[in-house]
Amino acid sequence: MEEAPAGYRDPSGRHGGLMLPARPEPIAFDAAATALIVVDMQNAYATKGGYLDLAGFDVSETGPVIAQIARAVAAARAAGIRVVWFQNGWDPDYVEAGGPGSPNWHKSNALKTMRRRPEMNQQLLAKGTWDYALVDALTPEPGEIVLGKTRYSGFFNTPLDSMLRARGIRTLVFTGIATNVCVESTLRDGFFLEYFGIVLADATHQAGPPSLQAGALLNIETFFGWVSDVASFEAALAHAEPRATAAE
Ligand SMILES: NC(=O)N/C=C\C(=O)O
Repeated sequence: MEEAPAGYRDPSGRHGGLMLPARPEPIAFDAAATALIVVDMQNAYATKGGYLDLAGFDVSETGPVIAQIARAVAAARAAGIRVVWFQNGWDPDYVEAGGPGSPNWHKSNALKTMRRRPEMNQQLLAKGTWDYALVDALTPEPGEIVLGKTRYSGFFNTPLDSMLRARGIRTLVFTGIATNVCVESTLRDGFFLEYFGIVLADATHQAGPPSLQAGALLNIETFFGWVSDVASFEAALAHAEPRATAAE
């Protein structure tokens, strides 16, 4: 990763003076115009017995990712950076998932798993279930934005864009699961909407083999955004002006 200038200060001051070491190059950001996005840290994606595990994906390495996200959330809150939480899923009857006329019905591994194992019906990614709930270790604070979504991108059919614009947000720092699916989809849609997208790599995890993590991160740093890590984010924020919490 290319080093940021000493002290992580943006000499131009144009971006609130903060610099984050990142690939392919350091990126300047303004804490007041930045949101930390926590993507789908639900039991479905991060806990044994959840959807990804039951569908055959390896979730054995998600524990450290949860811990890294907790660090990133704590650093963001301390700097007054808004935290936005996503939960992926549908109503218990899966009307929002779409029927056979929707590609989602054909490609969702949760829906496919339930068709294969009907005893799991209404358990995977259904609102109100343990599977849909955020993991115990990560809890939104009152006033933080918590959004449901029914497709991979957090911008699709959600109020995310208008909520960010109303708060002057221009930079999105991403954590969560899965890097190659909902994180990348949301970051890409943000790119098209003129948001600067940064992934904290060690606060994300892929769905599928490790090559998908590497591929998603390489794709992002090459075409859509920047890739950094939690320690660099914390260090950059250590230079932020103290601000009141930004939970509105
Ligand atoms: N949160 C995600 O990245 N989800 C990935 C797969 C799925 O929801 O089926």
